[in-house]
Amino acid sequence: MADLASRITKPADETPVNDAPAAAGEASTGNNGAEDNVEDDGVQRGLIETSYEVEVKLADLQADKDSPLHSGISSFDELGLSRQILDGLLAVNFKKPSKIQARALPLMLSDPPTNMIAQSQSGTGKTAAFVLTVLSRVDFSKPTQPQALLLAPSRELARQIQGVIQTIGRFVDNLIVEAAIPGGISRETGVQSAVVVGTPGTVMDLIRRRQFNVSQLKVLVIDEADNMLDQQGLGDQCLRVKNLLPRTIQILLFSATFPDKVLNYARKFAPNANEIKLRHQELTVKGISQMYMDCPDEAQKYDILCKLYGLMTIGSSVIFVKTRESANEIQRRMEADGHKVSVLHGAHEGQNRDALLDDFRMGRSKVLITTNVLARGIDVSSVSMVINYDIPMKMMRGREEPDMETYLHRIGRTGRFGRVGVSISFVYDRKSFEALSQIADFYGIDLVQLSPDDWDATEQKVQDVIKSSRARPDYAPNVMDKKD
Ligand SMILES: Nc1ncnc2c1ncn2[C@@H]1O[C@H](COP(=O)(O)OP(=O)(O)OP(=O)(O)O)[C@@H](O)[C@H]1O
Repeated sequence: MADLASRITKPADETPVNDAPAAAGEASTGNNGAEDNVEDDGVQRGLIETSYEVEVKLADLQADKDSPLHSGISSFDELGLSRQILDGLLAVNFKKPSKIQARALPLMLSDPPTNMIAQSQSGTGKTAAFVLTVLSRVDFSKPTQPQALLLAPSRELARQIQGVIQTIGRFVDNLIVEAAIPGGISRETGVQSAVVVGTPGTVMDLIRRRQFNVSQLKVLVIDEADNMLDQQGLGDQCLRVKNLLPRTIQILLFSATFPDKVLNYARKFAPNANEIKLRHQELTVKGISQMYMDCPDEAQKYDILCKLYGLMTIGSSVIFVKTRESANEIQRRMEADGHKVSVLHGAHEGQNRDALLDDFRMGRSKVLITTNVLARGIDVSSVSMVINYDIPMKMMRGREEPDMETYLHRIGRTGRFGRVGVSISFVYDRKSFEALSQIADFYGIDLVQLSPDDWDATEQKVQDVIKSSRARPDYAPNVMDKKD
């Protein structure tokens, strides 16, 4: 414990030291897809005017500092988007571009098309940035000719992106978007749309079976690109797909995280790309108050989870666990104890997964237990609490290490686009405690400690955040400043 990050303040005598038994983790790569993620609730959310400095590397000399491309953009009208697209943005109440949209869109829309590697915090509007580019590049006079391919790591995220394209593109004539996920494309007709969103395995299958004509594709978008290009995960499949596409295709890689190792590979995958990136200390979102619960031992994690149930249902909550088995087991016990919870993981059938996530989006279920399959990209604005029942870990060179990226993506399911949220990470032994310390140190976070022994204080700390309408600086001292 000597090198405990000073970020977590915990009295040494309270730290239990029995290590957790290793369990098999679920791959964060569901192979398979939801809809109304673009909200139209009539409220213009506070735009994230962060003061972080993004590093912009310009591949195109025309796009230098003096170019109008670099000037601040206060309205979507300034981007040269079509009337139909602007009407779509108006309909979903997107009044101003977020920073990533303002920075990335001029670079992605310029001609000749240039590749892009773009990083921005969770919930800051990366989806609309690439969706607007896709809608602007496709020639809708050829509605069934595939022209844009978007890849995502899970069925749920692919369906969500499909929904965003359909929503923002609602006034675009002849827009057809299909989801290349298991069960998504008719075997008889094959792909019959200009825009295809899918998971890499299904896309590869369709191409091999000659059911997806990729010869006229102009844009390839890879969302959650660091995860998708990772050689230990979906990297091979994505590379195989790319190798079958036209050489001139514009490649757009997006994620909230780009570890150096993957970034180097991404630069080869998308040569000469413009880059928008962040330092890792700039990656956490101000609206998310990051807390940790100091559990006496592993068995009591469950009891503490049940005690938190009332707080979880003020809004909606996602509980992340390591394995499918423990997800099932926690659901079984919580239901037996009278709590209403649902569970979604990769072992469920595709359509069942769709129905479960739809129920959660619509508020019909409020507490969702899941694995890393939903850690990335899923946008449900009502989520006010994320619980890391297990600290995310990954195998590196044969050793288990804290999974910095997955931590950030998991907690990013709350605090979407200027909203507030709480994340509570459970620690109970030396290993989980040190793992969380390393994560806190890496991102420069000051985690707020919650104690199971002082439940009134715990409730107060959580409620103060999730019942407030906006992020309060004193509850998020850990993250970068925001200028409104
Ligand atoms: N310009 C805008 N104005 C208002 N709301 C917006 C704007 N752009 C995006 N949003 C909303 O912000 C929310 C988060 O956007 P999005 O899902 O694209 O985040 P993201 O950056 O892709 O996050 P993640 O890294 O978690 O995938 C969505 O609900 C979206 O509708």
